[in-house]
Amino acid sequence: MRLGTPFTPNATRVMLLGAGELGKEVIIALQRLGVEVIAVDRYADAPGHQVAHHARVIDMSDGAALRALIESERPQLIVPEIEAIATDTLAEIEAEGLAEVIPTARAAQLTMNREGIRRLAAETLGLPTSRYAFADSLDELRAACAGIGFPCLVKPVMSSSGKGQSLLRGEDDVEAAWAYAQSGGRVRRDRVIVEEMIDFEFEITLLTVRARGADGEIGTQFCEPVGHRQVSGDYVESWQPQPMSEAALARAREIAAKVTDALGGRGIFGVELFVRGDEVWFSEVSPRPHDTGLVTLITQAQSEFALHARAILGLPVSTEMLNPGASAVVYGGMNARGIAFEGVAEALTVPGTELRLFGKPEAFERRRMGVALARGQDVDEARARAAEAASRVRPVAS
Ligand SMILES: Nc1ncnc2c1ncn2[C@@H]1O[C@H](COP(=O)(O)OP(=O)(O)OP(=O)(O)O)[C@@H](O)[C@H]1O
Ligand SMILES: NCC(=O)N[C@@H]1O[C@H](COP(=O)([O-])[O-])[C@@H](O)[C@H]1O
Ligand SMILES: [Mg+2]
Repeated sequence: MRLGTPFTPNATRVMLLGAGELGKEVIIALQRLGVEVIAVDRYADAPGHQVAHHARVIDMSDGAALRALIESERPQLIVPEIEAIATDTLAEIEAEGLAEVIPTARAAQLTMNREGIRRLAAETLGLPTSRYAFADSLDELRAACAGIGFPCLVKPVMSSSGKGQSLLRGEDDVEAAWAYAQSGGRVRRDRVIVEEMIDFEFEITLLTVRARGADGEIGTQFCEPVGHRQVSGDYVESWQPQPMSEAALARAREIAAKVTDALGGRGIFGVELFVRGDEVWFSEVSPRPHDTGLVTLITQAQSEFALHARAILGLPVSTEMLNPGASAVVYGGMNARGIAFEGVAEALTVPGTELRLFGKPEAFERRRMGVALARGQDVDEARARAAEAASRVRPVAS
């Protein structure tokens, strides 16, 4: 941008496809920049619906319904917030010039299916990944597991947040893993991926932002690495920065740059990587804010949500980290509708903490209902504070 050029965001009307906890923060960030937002989700009163200008409920995997909504609302930008979307319809809409898809319709198509992104990363880009194979039946799965060896992981190709995912120790686990994958995928009779289990030391999300620089060209910037702990494929706590060797960090950035360059467009990407010593493996990538990146709400000058909003609007970004911090998840702990929270005051007496209680209208035992955020002098202090604060908050039926 030339000095003296006014900021003119390239969109004034944006549609979020998915309005959960991550979308809600993107919506707030967009609204702070003067943008009108239409929030879409599969159910009423989703977190993002509660703050957007307009709230819409549709089945986003129904291409005809999605097209009808886009044609009637006419957003300039379409921002996917979940994976389970009729991405072929998004590709058509992008090709027709009806709206711009963030980061690109192709990125949404490739990442909604583990096969697409895995083949791009491993086979086209030559990035290091776990060994893998695909299977469409129990018999094929037996053969695939035998080829990869045990322990291994089985995941539906279309799933997220660990749904339908199993760790297999031996042949006796194959049948149960197949049945669980069929119940946990987004589509019945789903294809599965078998992955070699990587014996990593720690795993990170390298938040990578593609944004227009002062010269008008798209450039890549990296946030400090976010470390995290997952249970049953779902994140429980995250922290920033994750200490790692210079060599591993350089390798992680190189991998993240390659994969995000290949996906293209503007916005934030959560590049998931496994690390052992100086060795780094690519796992997967979200072409959108990442759940483990909620920690950036308390660590960075511009959170991953603010970075996404700025990048997609063509505005300048900074990935500067201000202080170490951590996030810890607050779960539903029960199945109930109409949720309130107890222990909020007790949680906020822990020094350096904040809460994000998402406002989901219904709780499930393992549904993420909020996060505690904490800053600290170092990551250990921040993690202890976030975990303590999260443990003091209890969802209750109101
Ligand atoms: N090949 C592997 N080797 C070792 N651990 C793995 C492997 N694949 C997955 N995991 C573990 O399971 C977690 C979840 O896996 P993955 O990211 O593929 O699932 P997901 O359903 O896409 O989750 P999300 O949508 O939350 O990112 C990883 O963060 C890691 O802890
Ligand atoms: N790992 C992906 C992820 O964290 N996605 C986030 O969870 C929401 C769905 O939550 P729900 O299943 O509780 O409705 C999504 O809308 C998104 O914000
Ligand atoms: Mg993941």
